[in-house]
Amino acid sequence: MTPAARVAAAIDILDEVLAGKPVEQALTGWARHSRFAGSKDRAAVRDHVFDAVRARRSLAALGGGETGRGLMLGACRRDGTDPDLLFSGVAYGPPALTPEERAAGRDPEPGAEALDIADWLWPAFRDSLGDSNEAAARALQTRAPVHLRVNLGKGGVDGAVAALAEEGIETRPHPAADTALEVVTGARRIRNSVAYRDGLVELQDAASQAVVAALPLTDGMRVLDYCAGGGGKTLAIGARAEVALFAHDALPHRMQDLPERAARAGLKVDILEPEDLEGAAPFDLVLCDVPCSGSGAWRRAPEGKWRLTPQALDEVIQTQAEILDRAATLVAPGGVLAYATCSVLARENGDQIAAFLARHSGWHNSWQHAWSVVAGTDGFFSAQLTRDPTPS
Ligand SMILES: C[S@@+](CC[C@H](N)C(=O)[O-])C[C@H]1O[C@@H](n2cnc3c(N)ncnc32)[C@H](O)[C@@H]1O
Repeated sequence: MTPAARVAAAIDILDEVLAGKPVEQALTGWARHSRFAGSKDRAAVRDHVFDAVRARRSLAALGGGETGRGLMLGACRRDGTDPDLLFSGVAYGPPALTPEERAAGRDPEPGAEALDIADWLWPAFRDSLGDSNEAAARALQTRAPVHLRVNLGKGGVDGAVAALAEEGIETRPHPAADTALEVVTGARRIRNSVAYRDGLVELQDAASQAVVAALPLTDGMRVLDYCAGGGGKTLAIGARAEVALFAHDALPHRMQDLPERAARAGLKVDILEPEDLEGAAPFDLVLCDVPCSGSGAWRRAPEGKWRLTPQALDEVIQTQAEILDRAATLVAPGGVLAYATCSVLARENGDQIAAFLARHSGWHNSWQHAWSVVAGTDGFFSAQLTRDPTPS
C-alpha cells in the first residue's frame, strides 16, 4: 500500500470509530477485508488510527472537522506534512481536498482542547496533576513505550536481554522496577519470540511491575489478587516470593487464560469464585487493582479518554469504595490491603484512601506512591493499608 492508501484506510476506520465502533473491532474488520495489506501496512494503518484517537480533539480543530478526513488532515497539519501529497486523489489514496477543507481548520484552543482532555474533566485533571498537568496531558497524546517484565523465576535480567537480542529485540532496563525492560526495537517480534513463549518475559508496564515490587511479600504468605483480570499482577506476585497465591475477579471469564499463563510461568494459582472467598480467608495480603478511569493508561487505550463521562467516573469511584470495603474483611489482623489504580485523578487515588480511613478504624496508610506518565510509565497510584494486629 502507498502512504496515501494507508491514510485512506485510516480515514474509513476512523469514521467507523467516530460512529461508535470499538477501535480494535474496526481495525480487525478492515484487516479481514483487506487481504492485500501486508504486516507493515497493517501496522502503519493501526498507528495512524491510534494516533488520531489519542489526539482526537486537537486534530479535529486543526483539520476542520471531527471526521476521519478531518482527523487525518489535522495530523498532516500538526506534523508539517503537505496534505496534497496524501490527499492526492490518485489511485487508492483519499480524494483531493475540497476548497472548503482547505479553508477550514484552526489552531486548537490552549488548555483542554490543545491537550486532548474533555472539558468536563479538565479542572479535575489539572488539579490532580498540579505542575505536571500539561506535561502529563502531552505524554498521553503520544504512543506508549513497550515494557517487559522479566520472570525472575525463569532467569535473570541480563539473560533475558541477551535472549531477546538474539531474536532481534533490543531492550534496556527501566528504572521503575528491577524486573522491567523497555523495548527499544523489535516490539512487534515479541509475541513470537522464544523468550516470550517460554515465559521468560511477559508484556507488562513498568509501573504495574513497580506496584507489585513494592508489596511487602515474604515466602509462606497467603496472598489474594482480588481484581485479578488477566492475571498480570498475580503472576508478578508469584515471581517475587513463594506464596500461596489466589486470584479472584467479579468477571471470572477475564481470568480464563490465567491457569495457562501461570503454568507457562511455572506457578500455581488457586482461582476463587466469589462464594469461595469467605472460606479461603483470611489472607496476609489482598491486592485490589481496581477498575478505574484508566486515565493513566490513555496512551494504550485512548478510546477511554473520550468514553469517560462524569456519571461513569462517579460510578467507578463508588465501585472502588465497595471493593475496598469488601476486600478489607478478608485481610488477617496485621495484614495488608494494597490498592492500585492506573488513574491520575485524585478522586480515585489519595481521596479514595482518605475516605476508606474515615470509614474504617483499625487501619493505617503504611505506604503510598504515584508513578507519573511523564516518567515514561503508565500513570499509576498505589497505597498499602495495614490492619491493626488486633481488629478494633
Ligand atoms: C484494572 S483491572 C485488573 C487488571 C489486572 N490486575 C492485571 O494486572 O492484569 C480491574 C478488574 O477488576 C474487576 N472488577 C470489577 N469490579 C469488581 C468487583 N466488584 N470485585 C472484584 N473485581 C472487580 C474487573 O473485572 C477487572 O478485571
